[in-house]
Amino acid sequence: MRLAVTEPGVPEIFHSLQGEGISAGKPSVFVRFSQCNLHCVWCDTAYTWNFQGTEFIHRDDAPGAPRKFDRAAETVDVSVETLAARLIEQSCRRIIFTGGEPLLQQRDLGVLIQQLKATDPDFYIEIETNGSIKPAGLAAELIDQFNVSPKLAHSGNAAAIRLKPDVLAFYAADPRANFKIVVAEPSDLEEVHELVSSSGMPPARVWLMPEGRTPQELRSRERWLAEACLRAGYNFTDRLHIHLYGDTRGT
Ligand SMILES: Nc1nc2[nH]cc(C(=O)O)c2c(=O)[nH]1
Ligand code: SF4
Ligand SMILES: [Mg+2]
Repeated sequence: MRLAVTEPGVPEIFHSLQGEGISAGKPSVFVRFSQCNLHCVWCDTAYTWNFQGTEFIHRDDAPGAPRKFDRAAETVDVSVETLAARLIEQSCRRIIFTGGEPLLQQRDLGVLIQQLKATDPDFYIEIETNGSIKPAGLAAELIDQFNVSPKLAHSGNAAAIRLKPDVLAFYAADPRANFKIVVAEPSDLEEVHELVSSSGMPPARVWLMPEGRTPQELRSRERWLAEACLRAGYNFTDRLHIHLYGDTRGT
């Protein structure tokens, strides 16, 4: 499996509090997968996909000097068996697979989860996904919680690649799925309401989250976003880990 790293050769596996969404505050072990099929301009983990030789645009680009990452230095290949052993030796049984987009590697992921649950049925598996890829097979069967984060126009991705109506309908119908939508401006809210209603997402399973990589950015958006959640019956989520640790790898 291809994982992101905290430093060259060291897979990004870390113990932290879930910072976002329905299980915010819960102690969890995170595993960060490399590679993404989307390329959000504000992505806080661009080191999982914005590699040298690509032409993706990102907010961290300097004029005329795009910020690109070295694919070899930023990734590490780990076997399913090795990763299973690493997770089994932890005392925490809540595992969060994130990325990047972990469902790009869902075949291996399904086998991994099968090994974990065969060893200890107490493993509880969350996945952070961008909602553009439908889970299948073992992954679809064994993941306990899907944290689905469909992207709005301000992500910079074309609508055709970020919004897959059949995939969003699949998640809307599955009670294991909850939705976490990143909002930057009050003008995004109309797009949120349209996405929620056209996809059939129950508002009680929708979380709105401010975009921001610093506590100041988050705070500047929280008041009006909280009010919008109250009006529409959505849930609000902060980004706890940004307040605790800042925008750093392995937290
Ligand atoms: N603490 C913590 N919580 C998180 N929830 C989702 C995360 C992600 O990067 O997907 C994340 C993360 O990177 N750290
Ligand atoms: S979908 Fe997530 S990981 Fe992929 S580019 Fe967007 S924010 Fe980053
Ligand atoms: Mg993150």
